[in-house]
Amino acid sequence: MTATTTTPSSATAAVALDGVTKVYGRGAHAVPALDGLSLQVRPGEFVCLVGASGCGKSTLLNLVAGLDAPTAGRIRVTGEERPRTSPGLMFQEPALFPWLTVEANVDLPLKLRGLPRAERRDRVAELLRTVHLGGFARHRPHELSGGMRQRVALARTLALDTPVLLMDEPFGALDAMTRDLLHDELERIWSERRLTVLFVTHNVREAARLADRIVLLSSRPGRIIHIADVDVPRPRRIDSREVAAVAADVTDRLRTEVGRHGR
Ligand SMILES: Nc1ncnc2c1ncn2[C@@H]1O[C@H](COP(=O)(O)OP(=O)(O)OP(=O)(O)O)[C@@H](O)[C@H]1O
Repeated sequence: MTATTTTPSSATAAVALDGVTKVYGRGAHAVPALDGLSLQVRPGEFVCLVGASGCGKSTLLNLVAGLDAPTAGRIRVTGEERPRTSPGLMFQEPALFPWLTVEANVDLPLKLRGLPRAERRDRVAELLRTVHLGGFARHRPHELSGGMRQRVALARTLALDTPVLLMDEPFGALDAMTRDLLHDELERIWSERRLTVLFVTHNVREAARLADRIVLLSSRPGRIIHIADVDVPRPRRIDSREVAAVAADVTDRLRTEVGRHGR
């Protein structure tokens, strides 16, 4: 069900990493987080990153988002080192402004982009419909469930109109049923909008449910030790035999890696 994969050239890649290394601090206090990562993510591809705790997954997303710079190597997003539209970034915490309504939270990036009010109103309504929250525009975040708050965060990220979405354990705090529903939603939105997604997760089943490719990182400093093509037709179910088989293969490799390093 999984296979070693071929990669596109960095010129056509949506995200291209070329020998990316990250070391935090200096001298005796230096913490090497990533070591010479090279990876090309195709436009419209869904790639999941898995690896032991502390292997540098969040570091990698932060570098691709442009929040931090690599110590060595090159990162290009849609062919540019400084993309005009930064990738959208989503975390486990939805990070909504609690005093703003749902619609005002989603409107924020549009306002910052200087879009006229009438256009913004239409865009916000369309984005809320996309995440199935059309009836909740005037609610405040505390009136929503965890899953609904993550939908708002997703709508706000989509408002950036970026082709690249970076997601750092976005569903990690949700119960299994809510997560299941959000997998379906995210897959639909990803395919309708032809997004490129880089998705970090500890949950190997989730990776097998969502990914075109699963990239397995070594223990710190993170290096790519395996890339698995997930050759399971969509739509997928997280509890299907095919998804379970992919997850079992990746888990075995992860277990071997963690066993080798004791972390
Ligand atoms: N700003 C920083 N300064 C120093 N060390 C850091 C910094 N940020 C991260 N690290 C270290 O770099 C390593 C990689 O961290 P990172 O958060 O990227 O890993 P991760 O794979 O996302 O971890 P987890 O799976 O636990 O979320 C860790 O050892 C972490 O302690």
